[in-house]
Amino acid sequence: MTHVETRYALDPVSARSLDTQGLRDHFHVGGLFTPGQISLVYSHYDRLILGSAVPKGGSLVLDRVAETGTPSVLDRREMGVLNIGETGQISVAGQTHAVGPGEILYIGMGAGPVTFSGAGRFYILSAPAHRTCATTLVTASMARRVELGARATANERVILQFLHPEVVETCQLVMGYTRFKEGSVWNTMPAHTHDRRMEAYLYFDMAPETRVFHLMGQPTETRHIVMANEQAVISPPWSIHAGAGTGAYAFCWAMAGDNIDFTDMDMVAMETLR
Ligand SMILES: O=C[C@H](O)[C@@H](O)CC(=O)C(=O)O
Ligand SMILES: [Zn+2]
Repeated sequence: MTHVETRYALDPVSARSLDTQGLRDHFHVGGLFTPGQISLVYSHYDRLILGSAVPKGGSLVLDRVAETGTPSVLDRREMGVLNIGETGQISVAGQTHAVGPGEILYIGMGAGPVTFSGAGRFYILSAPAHRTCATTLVTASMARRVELGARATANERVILQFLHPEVVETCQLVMGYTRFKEGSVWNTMPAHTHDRRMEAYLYFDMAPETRVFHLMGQPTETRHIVMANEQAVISPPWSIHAGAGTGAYAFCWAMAGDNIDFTDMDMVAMETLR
């Protein structure tokens, strides 16, 4: 019922030599959101776990994950769960939270097993934690809104920051999602890196035929990974993470690492990109 795959961390020089399939094997995450299943990827970049739970009206329990070496997955971890489906429930530590579309439940360290139920399509993120912060349901109206980009540069969008120090306390996780104005298709360009934190993207709300060309790699060694709806991609700390879509899309971003300062980015000058 819980399927876990390990992805090891790669250095930027090794990553340069990968072909398309090699890049996908290391960084692209397909096969998520399988109904009736919990699917997880355990990444060695900052030990972020990303994955999905689709209870499909039944219920799914996330408890022991052998890769963490603890009796229950949250014994030394925190978790953020975004619902990209219809309203569903997450029961944890004796409490049931109704999580609506576009809402994120933060679950603090030590909360015990997590039960997913109802019509939710849950996107799961988890990072190691050192203390317990309060389990909190964060709605879209609680999220911090950052509007940026412009129509002329096809990147007019709003960044909704849910797990952010000004919204809810966490140890490592910083998380939210970005939505676009119609016709804007570029995310995170001009690009940036943050060697202090890794990042993961989930592309969602896409038509079946839409593709996002996700850009990765060191600024002077860029590569692309073609993404379809509800696929995720791991962004190493040394990599840019940006993309352009052939149609409308949204994406959930999440970070773990050395700080929780969203604005701590090393911007890449356009003339640097290769
Ligand atoms: O470090 C921050 C992350 O890359 C994302 O938040 C960027 C993003 O959502 C965007 O530009 O739309
Ligand atoms: Zn970033």
